[in-house]
Amino acid sequence: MGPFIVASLPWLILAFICWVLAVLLNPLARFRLRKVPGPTPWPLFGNLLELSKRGEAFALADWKATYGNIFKVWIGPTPMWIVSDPDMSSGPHYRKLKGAWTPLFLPASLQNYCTLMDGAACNLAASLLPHAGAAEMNIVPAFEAHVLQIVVSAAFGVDLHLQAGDPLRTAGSEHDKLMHAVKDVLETAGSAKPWATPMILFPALQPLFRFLLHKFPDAATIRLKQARRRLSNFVYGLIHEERPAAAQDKAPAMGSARRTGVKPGSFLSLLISHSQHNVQLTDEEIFVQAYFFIMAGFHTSSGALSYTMYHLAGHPDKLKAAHEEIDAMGAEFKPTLQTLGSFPYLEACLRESLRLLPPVPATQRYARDRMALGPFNVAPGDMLCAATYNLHHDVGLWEKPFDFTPERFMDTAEVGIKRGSLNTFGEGMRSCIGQNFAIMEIKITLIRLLQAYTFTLAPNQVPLAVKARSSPSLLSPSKGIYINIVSR
Ligand code: HEM
Repeated sequence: MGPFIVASLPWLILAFICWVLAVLLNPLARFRLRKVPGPTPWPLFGNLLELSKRGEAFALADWKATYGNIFKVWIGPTPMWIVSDPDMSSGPHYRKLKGAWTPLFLPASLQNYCTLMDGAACNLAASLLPHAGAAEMNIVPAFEAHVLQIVVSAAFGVDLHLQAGDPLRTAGSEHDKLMHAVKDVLETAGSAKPWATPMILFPALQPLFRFLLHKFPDAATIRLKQARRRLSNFVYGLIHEERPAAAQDKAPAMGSARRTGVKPGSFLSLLISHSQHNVQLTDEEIFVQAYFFIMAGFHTSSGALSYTMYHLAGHPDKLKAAHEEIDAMGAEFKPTLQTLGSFPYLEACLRESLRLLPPVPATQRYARDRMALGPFNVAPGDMLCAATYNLHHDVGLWEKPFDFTPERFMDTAEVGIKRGSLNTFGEGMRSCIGQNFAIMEIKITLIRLLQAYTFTLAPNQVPLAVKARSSPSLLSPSKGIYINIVSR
């Protein structure tokens, strides 16, 4: 702890200086420091732009259509331009990368992933058996291992054997090391760092920060660099192996046998074949996309799964309704892409849970042009933040916003969802490309778990303790989620 404080001290001082400068020099930053009225359980984003206020929520869609196109994700000491680019949604670079992502979320690919997800969900259900009837269990680590298993398999086509009880899980193996690298990247890149806030608030100083970080890396940055090196060696190895094979296949069939280590149908294999046959992507672009796939798909989906379980376990009547919907399909039911639509109530529980605890509690954009936004004058380059959490709890938009009421997401709901009142997956051109993947993954997992068990929430967890992780911003359970599991 001591060395950590000493190592962090220069950054804290620099952060403070930047904060003061940002407040003094930037009119929008001054606003950012104002407390947003409303229920905001974390300090940073609650103090950002209050776009969630009633009225402005409706302006959100138009505002995004006009100005919303930069989504700069900054990870570690080097900036990473992911599916984004300075030339934004209309730019050729963005279109090129988005074109490479799109095949992954077409029905043929989703069908392929459905099998992968169902296998993982069955393993997860089996791994919970020793906990059934035993003491309460923190489900967050188990759900994280489960989702990581799925995203890594989907991204690279490699089974890392992450789930508890997997007989092929071997400590010290290459896969084990890779798994630790992925976890290190996720933990260190996603955890709050003293320099992250001033970097976000004061983008003009980013080159200075990067230079300082490069010269005087802190412990987290060193760990992140090592993990990224291991991960990049692994991924570049796969790319080099796969490229010649992909060049020979005109159109590699989903599920067809391939000579190399990259499984057909994995995101990596789709990217490589897209790169061979459509638009040329460099090895680095392919690596960054695969890396981002894991970054974007891990904490978001594991959070969404954990929160839905939290809400179901805390509301026995809703859990009963979800159980009934699943039981109606028969004891031997096996989820498929085609049958997933038969669970409207379960999906409503998921969507309501995402409203109450959005894993991405805010989305950001940099303004391209000067504009007046409500009472604020926004200058080009200012970062604007749509405070999703506040939006989702606005009493003017939602009836009893703190209640878990999945029924409001059923088709039969009398009061429809007002336009602009949900920002779970973002809106417009830059909205979440992986949302169908995530919804499918969570529904399949819940179906398998609810087929086998019933759940109750352990005491003293309402409201749930959550924390915001920075860069990228995420809402995570800060003390776990404890559940009692009983076999059905
Ligand atoms: C419940 C799970 C998820 C949630 C809540 C979520 C939420 C979001 C949000 C809020 C954004 C930003 C939208 C905006 O700025 O307007 C986003 C972007 C993105 N997400 Fe997700 N996401 C989830 C799962 C996934 C998964 C599983 C993947 C990939 C496998 C993924 C890939 C992406 C990508 C690539 C972007 C950037 C899109 C672009 O810039 O065009 N997400 N997501």
